[in-house]
Amino acid sequence: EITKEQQALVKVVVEAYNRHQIPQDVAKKLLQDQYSAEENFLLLTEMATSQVQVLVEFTKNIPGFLSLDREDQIALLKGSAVEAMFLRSAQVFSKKMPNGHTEVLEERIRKSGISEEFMTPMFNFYKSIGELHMVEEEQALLTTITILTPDRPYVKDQQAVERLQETILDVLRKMCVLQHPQDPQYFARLLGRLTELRTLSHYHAEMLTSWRVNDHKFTPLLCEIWDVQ
Ligand SMILES: CC(C)c1onc(-c2c(Cl)cccc2Cl)c1COc1ccc(-c2ccc3c(C(=O)O)c[nH]c3c2)cc1
Repeated sequence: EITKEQQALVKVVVEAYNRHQIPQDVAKKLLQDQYSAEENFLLLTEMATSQVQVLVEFTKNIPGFLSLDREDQIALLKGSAVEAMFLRSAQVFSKKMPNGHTEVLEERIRKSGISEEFMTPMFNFYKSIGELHMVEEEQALLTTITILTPDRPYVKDQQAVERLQETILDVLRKMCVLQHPQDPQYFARLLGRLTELRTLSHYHAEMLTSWRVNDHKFTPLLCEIWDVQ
């Protein structure tokens, strides 16, 4: 059974997760009609920059996050941004976001200078997330668990992060049992996605390098969070 304070915790996280979304006018830009690789890259850069801003606002609402050491807060954001964006864009692909413009987003990602070798794992991940049919509480909590990963580079007080992450893991485990009684492995499968996210994060570092080799520019916020340029 989920305790009263665990219910309150979920409510805070889910409301923050739903409140902080990419603004409509930014998401709508995906619909404009230029489809060159350059245009696609620029649009995806704009989406990623907007998503990072949304992510920063969301993390401020994670109970206990703001009481962590300041530098550790930054280390957690830098270490989890790519994974959180894979999760968020995965929800767009599993048609959870009406204004996600799924087909257009896929088209632009496929034609933005990302090499084939990263496309397959990326779209396999999107498919595997879609097959989970996560409810919005599970999506919000899984993103929170990703952000609260203690062993990111440069995190000093890993214990403090671990304590926060365990609180979220406990309530997610209970929720999975309640939401998916017919599938006792569901919680384990959700956590398995986090392992897949780490692999994608490594691929992403290589994607960044190949973009930069071809002289693609990123925004100051993305340079900051991804330590590029
Ligand atoms: C710098 C650029 C080229 C880049 O580098 N790596 C990646 C990248 C890629 Cl290509 C795939 C996965 C992760 C990353 Cl960082 C990207 C593009 O990243 C994103 C990030 C986030 C969205 C995204 C989020 C939410 C919503 C949404 C809603 O919430 O309603 C509606 N539309 C959405 C779109 C799209 C693309």
